[in-house]
Amino acid sequence: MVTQIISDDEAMDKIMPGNPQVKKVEKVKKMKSGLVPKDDRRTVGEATVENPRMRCENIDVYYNDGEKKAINNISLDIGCNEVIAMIGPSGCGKSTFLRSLNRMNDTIEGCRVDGKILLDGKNIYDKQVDVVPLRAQVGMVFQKPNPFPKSIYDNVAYGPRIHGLVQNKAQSDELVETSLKRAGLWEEVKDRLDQPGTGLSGGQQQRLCIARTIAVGPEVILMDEPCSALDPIATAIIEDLIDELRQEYSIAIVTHSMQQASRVSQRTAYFHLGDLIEIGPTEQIFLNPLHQLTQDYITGRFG
Ligand SMILES: Nc1ncnc2c1ncn2[C@@H]1O[C@H](COP(=O)(O)OP(=O)(O)OP(=O)(O)O)[C@@H](O)[C@H]1O
Repeated sequence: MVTQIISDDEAMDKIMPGNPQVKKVEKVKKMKSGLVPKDDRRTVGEATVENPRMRCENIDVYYNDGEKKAINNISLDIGCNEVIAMIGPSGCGKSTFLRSLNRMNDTIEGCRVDGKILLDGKNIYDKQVDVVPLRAQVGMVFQKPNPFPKSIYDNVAYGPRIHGLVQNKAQSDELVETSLKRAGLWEEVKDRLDQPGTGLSGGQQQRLCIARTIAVGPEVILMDEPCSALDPIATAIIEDLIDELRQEYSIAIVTHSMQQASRVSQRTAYFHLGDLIEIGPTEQIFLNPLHQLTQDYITGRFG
């Protein structure tokens, strides 16, 4: 718990270390705790990074043809080779925001996304953007492993084939092997590639889904509570894998587990009722949050 009393200037300096992208907290009300008060819903912390892979600018998301606003003016960057965790109480908009990063919200009738999301500098919401290659570039792994009702081999080979990434069987074989190796599954399945993917254990199925995502050459991998259906051993294997995958990809993960966020991520974003309340280095968010709402959540007083 932060207990020192600090001046407005000191608080500003701590909260907004010279970042023009994030709206400034002009006047931080002095509190005994030194934390930003609950009713101040402007983002605190460093939302931008130097070389972003993705940059989200002023994102609003609406459901039911505009009747319900689920995301309120969120700006944040996803860096190269980082894992960013998105945490917050149920219904705060984590999955909605995650889905806006590869236009999965387009598939929900009555859902609208306003604002800009730049992938390597290009707005993914531009009219001419084809969502099929976009969703290969920004792949997604879901809560429940969802392999296709096909063989292990075909689960991985299908995407590269339809995206024209392989020209013949030898290339396909090689890509299947590399992708399964990167997903840490090769040794367990190399002798039964022709068997159904649905016959694997839950943890293996999730790694198969990760291999399938990797096979089409993504830059960013979105993970929506990827371990919530898994036991602790399978969870630990996936968490180690996430750490390895960071060497090559940017990863955004929604998780309900604060332990998981602290184990796998370098930066953490705390959402609350559609607002991005605080973002910063994971250790700082968990050990020394700047906002009262973040503090309440991580100490179990909320959510
Ligand atoms: N398809 C939809 N149609 C209408 N409202 C929706 C839809 N999906 C989500 N919402 C609403 O948008 C808000 C944010 O939901 P979302 O699922 O993104 O939150 P979340 O933080 O991921 O929640 P959880 O942790 O429970 O998965 C909630 O109020 C939810 O009821």
